[in-house]
Amino acid sequence: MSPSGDQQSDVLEQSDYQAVGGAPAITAVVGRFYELVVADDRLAGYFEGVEMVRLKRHQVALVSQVMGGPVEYSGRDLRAAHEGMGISADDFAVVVDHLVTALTEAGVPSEIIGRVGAALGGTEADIVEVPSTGA
Ligand code: HEM
Repeated sequence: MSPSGDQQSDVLEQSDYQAVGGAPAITAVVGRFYELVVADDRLAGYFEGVEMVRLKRHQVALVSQVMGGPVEYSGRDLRAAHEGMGISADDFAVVVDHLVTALTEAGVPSEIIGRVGAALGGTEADIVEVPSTGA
């Protein structure tokens, strides 16, 4: 097979993880994501006293895994990790919004953002304890 043929199939078959630039890119996105989260008055209180280095490491692993990277999330079960925090559906939507912003700022294609959003958005039932007020 010609080298150019191989290259083309690599492009066609690469994971979302590879497409966005792998570990360095995802680490940067997650760093920006938590910058947005802790700067948000609606959310900052939840993260007081949380060891952010460990949290970022786990979030990088989770995002990498859902993007098809060679990484396995080994943090706590998401329901256990968020239990008792009283996270509302509105808080959850705001957090997902910040992740979408961080991905968008990094130039990640909207199709990939859609897949990441769907995968992580699917964790809502495990994380949210207080239904939306509709406000
Ligand atoms: C897309 C939705 C979310 C995902 C994928 C997610 C994911 C995670 C992950 C992977 C961890 C680390 C668990 C561990 O250390 O073992 C974590 C911890 C945490 N999450 Fe979330 N989370 C989400 C939404 C939220 C929301 C909406 C809030 C609050 C408004 C929140 C607050 C926290 C806090 C405070 C911790 C640290 C817990 C601790 O270390 O004691 N998360 N989350």
